[in-house]
This record gives sequence, structure tokens and C-alpha cells, in this order.
Amino acid sequence: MASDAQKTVPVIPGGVYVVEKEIGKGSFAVVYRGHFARDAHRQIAIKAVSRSKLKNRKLLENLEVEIAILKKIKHPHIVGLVDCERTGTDFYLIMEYCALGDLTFLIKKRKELVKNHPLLRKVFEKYPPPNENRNGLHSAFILNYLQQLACSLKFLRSKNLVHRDIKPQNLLLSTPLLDYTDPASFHKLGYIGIYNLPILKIADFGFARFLPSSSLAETLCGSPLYMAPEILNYQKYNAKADLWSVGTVLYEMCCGHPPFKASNHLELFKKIKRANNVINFPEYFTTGDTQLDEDLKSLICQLLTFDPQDRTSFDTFFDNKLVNMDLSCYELVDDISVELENRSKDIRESNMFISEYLPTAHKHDHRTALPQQQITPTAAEVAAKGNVKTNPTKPVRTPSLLATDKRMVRPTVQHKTQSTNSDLMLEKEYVVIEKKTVEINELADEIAHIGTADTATTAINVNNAVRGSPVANRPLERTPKVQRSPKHAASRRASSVDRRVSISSLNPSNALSRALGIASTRLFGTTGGHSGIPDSLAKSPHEQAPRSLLSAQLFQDLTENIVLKTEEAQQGEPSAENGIIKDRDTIVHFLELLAAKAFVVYSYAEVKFAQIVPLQGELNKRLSTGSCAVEEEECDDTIDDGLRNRANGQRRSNSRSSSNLMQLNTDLVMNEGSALVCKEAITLYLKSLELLGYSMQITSNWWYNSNENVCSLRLNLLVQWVRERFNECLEKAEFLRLKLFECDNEGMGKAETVHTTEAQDHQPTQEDKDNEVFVEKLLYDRALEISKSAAKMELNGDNLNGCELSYATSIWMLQTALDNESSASLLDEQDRKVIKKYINSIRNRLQSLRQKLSRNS
Ligand SMILES: Nc1ncnc2c1ncn2[C@@H]1O[C@H](COP(=O)(O)OP(=O)(O)OP(=O)(O)O)[C@@H](O)[C@H]1O
Repeated sequence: MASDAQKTVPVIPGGVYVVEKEIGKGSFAVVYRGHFARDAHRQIAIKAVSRSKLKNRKLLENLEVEIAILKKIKHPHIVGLVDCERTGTDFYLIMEYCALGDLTFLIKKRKELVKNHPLLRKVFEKYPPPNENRNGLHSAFILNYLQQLACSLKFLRSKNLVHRDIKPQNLLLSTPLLDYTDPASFHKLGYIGIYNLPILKIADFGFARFLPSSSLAETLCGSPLYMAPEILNYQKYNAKADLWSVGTVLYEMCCGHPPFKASNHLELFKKIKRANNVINFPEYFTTGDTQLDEDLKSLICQLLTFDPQDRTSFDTFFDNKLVNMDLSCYELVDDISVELENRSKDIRESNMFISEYLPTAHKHDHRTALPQQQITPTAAEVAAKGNVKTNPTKPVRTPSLLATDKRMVRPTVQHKTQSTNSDLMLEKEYVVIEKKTVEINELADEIAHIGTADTATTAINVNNAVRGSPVANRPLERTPKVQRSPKHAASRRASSVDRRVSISSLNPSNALSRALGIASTRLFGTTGGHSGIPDSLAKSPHEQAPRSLLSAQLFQDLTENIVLKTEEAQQGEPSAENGIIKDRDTIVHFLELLAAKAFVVYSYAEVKFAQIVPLQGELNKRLSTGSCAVEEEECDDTIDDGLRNRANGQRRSNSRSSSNLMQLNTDLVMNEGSALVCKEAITLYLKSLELLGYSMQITSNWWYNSNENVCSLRLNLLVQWVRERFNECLEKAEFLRLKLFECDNEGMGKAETVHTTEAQDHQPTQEDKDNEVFVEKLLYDRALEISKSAAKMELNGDNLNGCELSYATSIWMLQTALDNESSASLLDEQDRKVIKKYINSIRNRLQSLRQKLSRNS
């Protein structure tokens, strides 16, 4: 790992500012400490955002919004923007520097800070937590930050601003007692609260925008754990959403963790709803000395009210007794105050950021210094990655994946392990994933929404293209173009400025129903009977049952037809200049190619998944004949009988809602064998995610960079398919990670046990290496296995169409294994030669089979 000193820092043109050192990382930015070139004592924070991370116009807009807002507002409890520099490659926001980091440090790192931070040691001595073993803060801190937060929100309201991303990470703390020494001078400067405590300032206006109090926004943003339920439920929301977030922050300051945790939006929403406005506080707050103040509890409950209409209003909140309480009783007497002042000055002199006071091991745990040694991208990183073009197949090694698993673990597990580091990582990664998912879903929605179809001709072509049994070399027809109506053409680009993220797209089942809606209303018109499509598909998207079998069939057939186009595997990818494809036909070709690869990898992941996860009733039924990659795989001998029995005969529905996952398998028990299968499944899902994420990146580049306002139906279907698979793979990969982590916690799965969160510097042993799972190897072995069994079947004259699909599948698998040509690839030249030879020989078999099939037909 690069040491701090080795890390390069950017140089800001103009010479006015000097960048010193990285101090934090967000989803889209790196934050550095720095100073004015002319005055080394004038410290600043520099938020660097690479333009390459903002290819999506929405992100760029968010940043420009942040700049515009921050420039306009000046408030003692809001982090000030000093300046903004733009270069061809980056944005640099020069901001007020907050040496005590963000509120998460106080909440989650208190113990380490007490040991190592001279100022905070003294502060915590004077304001000890209610429970030494928990992460909650002293009520002086809570009331102080409540008042400071309320004060800044009042200011924002006066400017018609909603922050929309209030969370502890965005509440920064500056060193107290610098440039003032007493309560009077403190208040004169406009500050409120307790003068000798660190000062809270709201930061990160990336999501904020001007929003009149009565208007409703349609933008999904913020961090899920702190998001209001109406946002999680994709409803319109108003400024009161910020009040919910204030409630979550207050709760976290009291209890050390957010009030509700879950693995995804949907689960989180359900939990909040199920709570039925009953907010649970830890037991130690309900009895004895550590009882939580009733007024504070009541305020938290008012803020955490499910229905925004019943939630406390801003006026009532601002009038709340605690918000207006005189806190001078908490102020420290003179001699201690002088001591604190001296320590504050020392902090400024030492020029050390809060994380630098933490022990090295812990520093790297904090998301402000993400571990650099990851070999494998996490699901989030894979998902967030847009530059896969040159290297779409980094070998996916599970052990490192496991090392990062700890950052993705789910709340229940964190609770069990008391891993606050995981908490921090969870929140961070969660947001990254959500952002990428949001982007993908948004693009798919935007494409889904355009224009009206020429329904008469489209219906015929689509039927031809995607239905019926796979026939050798049958070309897929390009469907007629879907023309954007003038109204939509005009509104498309404006809509994304206005509606940065589409709410309706985020629910996977919603995604499918929307895609089906398109399929029904656009392809088949409203008279399904005419096109041979059942009425269920001909209804409007609102009326129809969203998961009709035929619809899943449509997607499945679409994919299988693509998989059968094996000649494309040979031709390789069409050229994309700087990741940008200009014409529509090439983009369709490109997507088909990536979809074929993603599909075979995904299908194999599904096989593994079915071996691990017990399926229930209806869900077991497969809706399609499926690719041969989904054919049952021999169970590993090491998997226990129960699992084997469950795996046998279990067939997954490709369209099964993955949101059922959490409910599905509460009784899932893992042993070493199943842990290995689990790792393999994760590896395959990650690979699939990489390919799907790349597909959407390329589509996004094309869509936003071209002046196209027309989208072919085929492209539209492909995009919907990619989106559907992306959401599914992401959820399943995360689900399996959780399972592995639980297994790890219970001491099962040898490979996992060594990769504890604390073992950041752990050197892999030979055993670790032996347990590594490589995607290339998995695909290679599987491809040979299915092509061999297809050859046997072919010799017996069994299921020739199935054999065709098997050969095609194995060619795509081998091609995918070959994709990564970088030095990071597991394969050397010799391996590549062997794989290419296999591809040629399977291709020859396929050709002769196809001739046989066409003679038979
Ligand atoms: N002005 C600042 N002074 C000191 N530290 C800062 C400052 N701004 C940000 N940081 C640190 O850098 C971290 C990352 O900041 P950033 O605003 O990029 O991301 P974030 O809000 O945590 O994440 P996201 O943008 O994904 O919501 C913060 O959590 C904080 O610890």
C-alpha cells in the first residue's frame, strides 16, 4: 500500500493554493488539506472531483449546484466555500477546513480519540458518554449539535433550500476556541450553542437545491440510512425529509447507531413502516442513571414520524424547548477553558487532521483512508467503474473480496461484531452502490420512457425476433425505430436537469413491470389478441400483472437468441473511441455482445446460487428452458446432504424478485463446502456486474453525448434487460457476502476466518492462495464441462437445440475468460492459445450441428 507520504497530491493551477495531504474520500471526491500559498497558517480543505467521474451529466450538475449554492451562502454553521478552480480534468472546491473531521469520528472513534487526541481527550473527560461501552454522546454534545443543526436549517429554509443529504458524514466539526475565547465573543460571531465544544458545520451540498417550501421534489437522493421513508418509497417529498434525517442523526448521537438499518432501500422502508412510529431505544436508556431525557426522546420520535404530514413541522421544530434551551450550564469554567484553548491552538499548530491522531491500523479502516491493497473491486466498485473498456476482466479473486466484505456487511452482523469500522464502510459503500444503481436505473427509465412505437409493425418484428425456438444462425431482426414524440424530445434533456434521479426506476420489480409495460403498450399496442400476445401483456403497465410468464420468456428468449450469435464472439468488440460509440447500430451490436457474455456468466452464478439458497414453492419453477449454463451442476461433495437435496431439482426463476432474498433463507446454514460455492457465486455475479455496468456506461455515453432522440426497440429491450440483471446480480452478490460474513463470524469457512477487518496487513498464506477463486478458471472449467456433455448428447441425437445452446454458451464463456489481456490476467500466453484452440473446435462442432439442424428442419 502506498504510504501517506508516497501518495501524490494534485497541483492546483494558479499557484494560490497549496495541496498538502489527502484527508477524506467521498463517492465522487477526494478531500485534501491545504493552505494558501502566501500564508501557510491559513488552512483550507480542497475537494477534488475528477471530471471523468462526472461523465454522467447529473453528477456534473450536482457539483455545479453545490458550487453555486455554497458560493451564495455564508453562515457560521455551514462550511464556507472559499473559491472554485476548474481545470480540463478536475474541479477543485476550496473550502473552509474542519480539523476535527465529521461527526462519525466523535460517535464511532471516541475510544481511540480519548487515547490519542489531546483536545478531544479533555473534551470527553468533561463530557463523558452515558455508557462507556457504547458509542452514544453526552447530552451536552447532543443538545449543542441539535441547536447548531437547527440554526443552519433555519437559515437554509429562509433561502428555500433543502439539504437532502443530512447525515453524520456531512456534519463537519471545526476546532473550538480559535479566534474567540469566551461565550460572548463566540455568540457575537453568530455561533450558537456551547462555546467550548467543537463547532458543527453542515457540508456537502451536492444534493441540495432550491426548493420552495410548498413544492414537492421528485429526486431520489441522500444516504439510505438517513433517508426519509417517503423518499425510500419513491414518493414525492418536501423539505420535511430533512427533518427525518435530523431525527436519525439525533438518534445516532444518543445511541451510537442509526435508528433503522437494512441492506437496501426496500428493506429499510419496510422496517421503518413496520415500526409503526415506535422508535426503540437501547435498554440502558430506559432505566437508571443513563436514562435518556424524555424531551429528547419525544423530539426524536416527532422527527422520526413515518408520515411527513404527521411529522413535526419546521416551525414546531424550531420552537422546540430543547432547540431553544439555554446551554450555558454546560459551559466549562475558566481554567479548563484556557486549557482547551491551548490544546486547540496546538491542534492548529500541529496541522494534523483528526484521522492522523488515530492509530495507523484504524486510520486505514476509516473511509477517509480506504484500504489501497484491494486486488478485487467490491460490488460497489465494479458497479461504479466506468472504465472497464480496456480491461473488462480483471481476475476476480475472492479472498480480497472477502477482505472488502467486511465493509459491506449488513447491520445485524455489525451489531453482532460491534464493528464500527464496518459501519463506516457500510454507509460509504452503500451510497456508492446506490448511486450507480440509481444511474443505471435512471438511464434505463429514461430510455424506456421515450416516444411511442409504431405498434403495428413492431409487434410482428418483435415476435419474430424473440420468440420461437432457437434456430441456427437466425439473424435477429432490427426492429423499427421508436420515434420520440416532439413533446418528449423537448423534455428529455430538461427532465434530467430537473429530476436528477428518477424515483420510479429503483424498484427492480418496478423495472420489470415498466419494461413489460413498454413491451405491451409499445410493441403490442392495446390489442394483444391481434398480435398473438395475451391480454395480460396488452394492458397498460398499471393494470397488468407485472410478472407474467410470457414477459420473463420474452427477456429470456431475447438473451438466448443473442447467445446463439456466436459469430460475434469471434469478431470481438466494435471500436469505441474513448468509450464513446457514435452510431445506434453499433451500440446495439456492442450491447448484444456484452449481454451475451454477462448472460452466460450470470447463468452460471445462478447455478451456484441455487446450490446455496433454498428455494420455495412457486419460486422454484423455471420460467424458461434457459441457457445450458443453468443446467444443474453436480453438487460438490463437501456440501452437506441437506444442501445437496435442496440443490437437486432446484431451478431458479430468472425473474425472481431478489428482494425476497432476505426473507427466503433465514435458516440457511453454511459449511466449508457451501462457503466455497458461495465465493464462486459472488465471483461470477461480480464479473457479470462488471460487464453489465460497462454496457450501461457505454450506453450512457452514447445517449448523453449523441444528439439522438430516437431509440430502437431492440436497444430499449436490451437496456431494460441489462438493468434488470444488474439489480438482481447486485442484490444477490450482497446477499451472499452477508452469508459468508455470518459464516466467518461463526468460525466456519477457513479461508474467511483469516480475513478479519483488523487484518488489513495480513499476508496471504499458501492456504489462502489455494482457496482463491478465479473467474477465468471457473468459466474455463465450466465451458469445457458443458461442451463435453453437449458433444455426448449430440452423439446420442438428444436435444439438438439444447446442444446448440450449450456450444454457444461455452464459446461465450471461453471468450469472456479471454477478455482480460492485461498483465493482471490469470492466463498466460500458453493458456490463451489452449483456450483459443478450444473455442475453434467447439465452433466447428457448432457449425456442423447447425448444418444438421437445418437439414432436419
Ligand atoms: N471542509 C472539510 N474539512 C475537513 N474535512 C472534510 C471537509 N470536507 C470533507 N471532509 C472529510 O472528507 C470526507 C469526504 O467528504 P465528501 O464531501 O467528499 O464526501 P461524503 O459527504 O462523505 O460522501 P458523499 O459525497 O459520498 O456523500 C468527509 O466525510 C470528511 O471526513
